[in-house]
Amino acid sequence: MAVYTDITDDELAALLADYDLGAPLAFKGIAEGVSNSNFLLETEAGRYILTVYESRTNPDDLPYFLELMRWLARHGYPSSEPMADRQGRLIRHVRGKPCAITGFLNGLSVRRPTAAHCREAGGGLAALHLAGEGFPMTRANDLGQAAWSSMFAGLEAAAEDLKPGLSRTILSDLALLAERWPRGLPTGVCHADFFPDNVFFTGGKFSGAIDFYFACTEAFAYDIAVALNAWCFEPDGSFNITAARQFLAGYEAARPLGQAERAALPILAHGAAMRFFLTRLHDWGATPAGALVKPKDPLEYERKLAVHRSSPDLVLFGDGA
Ligand SMILES: Nc1ncnc2c1ncn2[C@@H]1O[C@H](COP(=O)(O)OP(=O)(O)O)[C@@H](O)[C@H]1O
Ligand SMILES: N[C@@H](CCOP(=O)(O)O)C(=O)O
Repeated sequence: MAVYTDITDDELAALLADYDLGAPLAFKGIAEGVSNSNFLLETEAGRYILTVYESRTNPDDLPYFLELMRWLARHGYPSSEPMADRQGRLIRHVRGKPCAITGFLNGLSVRRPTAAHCREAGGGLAALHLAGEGFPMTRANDLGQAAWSSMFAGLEAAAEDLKPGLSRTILSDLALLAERWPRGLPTGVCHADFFPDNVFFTGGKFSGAIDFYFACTEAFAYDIAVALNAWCFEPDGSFNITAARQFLAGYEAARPLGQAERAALPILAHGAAMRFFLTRLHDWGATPAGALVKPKDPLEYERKLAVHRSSPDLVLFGDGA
């Protein structure tokens, strides 16, 4: 989250007039996140998050995201439920942009996850994959492997600015990923952005997940690979095998991996690092002036790419086990 769009008191009052949430008591922009504008909204009925969807989110995808959040919340998964207005609409508009009000989820994210947090988060991701079973809508992963070459087209100069020679390395990675990308793995509802800032804990226990705005129908093992990259690297760039073991143990306690899923983790982790490198590289030069947002560092993911390139078995604890 971030704040790209300001909302006046009158605009908020006009929006809330269509809901049964009472009058606003407090309203504040939230600086975390990078994709959409988020506001903490307190009304006479309780605490909510108002999200204004910005350019990264395709309005055509909103029914999938919001119906998924509703499904998960109603199938026992700790996530926030979208609020319908009096006419049953989940999606409204403010300042010409789509928006939605969702329930506030208690809990805190952790900046420096421990191995114990990783185990809990692994369990939380498996629970999501299980809770998504039966969700009737589908959404292709528009940031998946098939999209990466076109995402990089036009960003070669930006890559060279970051690090001379990087453009050639990325092109060679893209070719390798295209050749080796696994097919036919079990798929279902994936979060696709299960980073520590999107996962909440209460008393050290997993207590919920937010930010389903990249959710899609994908290989479950790809979702795990995204998370291993996000949770198990140390600030010095090294991969924490203990944290990864714990993440997978927490995951497998609820949903054991098949042999093909496990064997695919190294290439999936390499690809998952590519996906976040590419979106970060794009955003690095494209953040609007004056927005309350801190773009994420593409070099962090360039370093993760380098780790997977040079030690492909690392996410299997370096021994192919
Ligand atoms: N349902 C929620 N309950 C509590 N806090 C939330 C909720 N949704 C978002 N937030 C807060 O807003 C911040 C940004 O939300 P997020 O969905 O990650 O935005 P973005 O889509 O821009 O990444 C989170 O870090 C959290 O502090
Ligand atoms: N997790 C992504 C950026 C999107 O972050 P969000 O949680 O703010 O939507 C990254 O680290 O590149």
